[in-house]
Amino acid sequence: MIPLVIAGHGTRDPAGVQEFLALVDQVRALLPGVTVEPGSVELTPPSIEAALETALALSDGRAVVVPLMVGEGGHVLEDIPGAIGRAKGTADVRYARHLGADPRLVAALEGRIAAARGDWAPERTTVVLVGRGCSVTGANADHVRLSRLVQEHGGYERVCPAFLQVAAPDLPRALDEAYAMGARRIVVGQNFLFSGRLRSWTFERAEAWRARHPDAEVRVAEVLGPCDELAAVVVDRYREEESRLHETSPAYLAGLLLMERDVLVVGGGTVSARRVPRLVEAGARVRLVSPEAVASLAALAEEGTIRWQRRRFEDADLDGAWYVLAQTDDPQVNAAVAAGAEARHTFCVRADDAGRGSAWTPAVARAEGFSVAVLGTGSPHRSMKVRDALLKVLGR
Ligand SMILES: C[C@@]1(CC(=O)O)C2=NC(=C\c3[nH]c(c(CCC(=O)O)c3CC(=O)O)Cc3[nH]c(c(CC(=O)O)c3CCC(=O)O)/C=C3\N/C(=C\2)[C@@H](CCC(=O)O)[C@]3(C)CC(=O)O)/[C@H]1CCC(=O)O
Ligand SMILES: NC(=O)c1ccc[n+]([C@@H]2O[C@H](COP(=O)([O-])OP(=O)(O)OC[C@H]3O[C@@H](n4cnc5c(N)ncnc54)[C@H](O)[C@@H]3O)[C@@H](O)[C@H]2O)c1
Repeated sequence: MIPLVIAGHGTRDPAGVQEFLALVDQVRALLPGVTVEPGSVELTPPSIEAALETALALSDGRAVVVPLMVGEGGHVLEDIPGAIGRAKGTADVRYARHLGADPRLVAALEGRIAAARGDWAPERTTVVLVGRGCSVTGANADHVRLSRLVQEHGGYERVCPAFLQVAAPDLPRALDEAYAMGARRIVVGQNFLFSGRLRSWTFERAEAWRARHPDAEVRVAEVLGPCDELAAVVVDRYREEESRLHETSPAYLAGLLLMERDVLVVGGGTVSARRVPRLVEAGARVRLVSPEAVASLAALAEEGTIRWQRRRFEDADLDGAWYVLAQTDDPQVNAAVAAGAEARHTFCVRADDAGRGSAWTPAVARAEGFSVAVLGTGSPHRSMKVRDALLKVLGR
């Protein structure tokens, strides 16, 4: 399984750190078997570099990094890619899209605003939605767009964007403008993920403005916080990149005529037990290299149908083979087999890691003198189903 690094911002606020870690745990629960490591741009250890190094040490040199960032600012465009560049070495690290205005997040954010609004009718409520503000104009423009999405989602009279830093209008000015337009019931929404300085500033500045405007009512909404919607979007961002790591061009289908040709099978486990009989059927001279073998393979060796070299794989085993199957339970051994085959221009299946071999095994059946072979995109169960459906059509 390809590990995931969730790249957050980091904060001095212990509550914010706890919320981030709670979100990480929610993502872990949705991705059983996947290593999920938290890392931060600043303030909270571990750094993104350290998190990525941990993740890569546990994988075969691949990882996905998801930036836990609402907007596409400097952290997304520069800091996180910089950290990845420093940590990745020769590893294959995919960098996912930032969170953006995913509809689930818009709905969750609007939910926080609705909770603060309480009994006020949305069509008579003005929202001032605070974002961080950024030197990247596009990120500020995205915040303006988000404000419009929240307005239409919640049916608010108006949602005015505001910024805490760098960009205008700032929060007091946006509140002044809303007030000047007649707003007297105002919810301040926060487009922030977790507790931290930005949240504290928002509460302080909203409170200070309220004190100066006793004839207006102001309610402040909570930040998004760890929630199912956020966890689900992180998982989607991971899955998009993880599936790309598996992506290859469609296979070129050929029928191998293996009669009297040497085929090397490394590893004598259940996968080999399934595939070796097919190779034998095709007339191949099968050579099995494996310290141990399951009973069906041992029996084939015993009766002289295949040759079994009862030991660990060595590079020289590849000499003379037309086709190779790397099917041990040790990824390092399979990698060595695939590398040796690649060097000899010999096609090689890698049973544990489809994308790193040079051939795939289709789901097959023989029917009335022809063969049916179905090859998908690395989802063997789907291929098996299609094969079985085809056999039905063929009346078998
Ligand atoms: C069709 C079939 C042909 C055959 O084997 O003869 C076949 N796999 C079958 C069964 C099967 N495969 C797996 C399970 C157990 C797990 C489960 O239950 O989900 C079972 C079921 C079982 O074992 O019962 C897991 C698995 N498979 C691959 C990976 C590695 C990866 O994806 O990276 C992993 C994860 C390993 C791990 O986690 O470590 C990879 C490949 N398997 C392929 C073919 C190639 C794609 C063909 C396509 O997509 O069309 C490809 C890409 C390359 C290759 O190996 O050639 C055969 C049906 C035979 C029949 O007819 O009965
Ligand atoms: N592609 C598929 O269809 C598919 C299906 C299930 C599992 N898998 C993957 O394929 C791998 C093999 O699965 P399995 O169920 O056959 O495993 P298994 O545990 O049944 O068998 C592994 C075999 O490899 C042998 N082996 C170990 N080290 C070796 C070495 N250095 N040299 C030679 N042989 C060695 C063992 O003796 C054993 O016979 C698994 O790791 C799994 O990830 C793939």
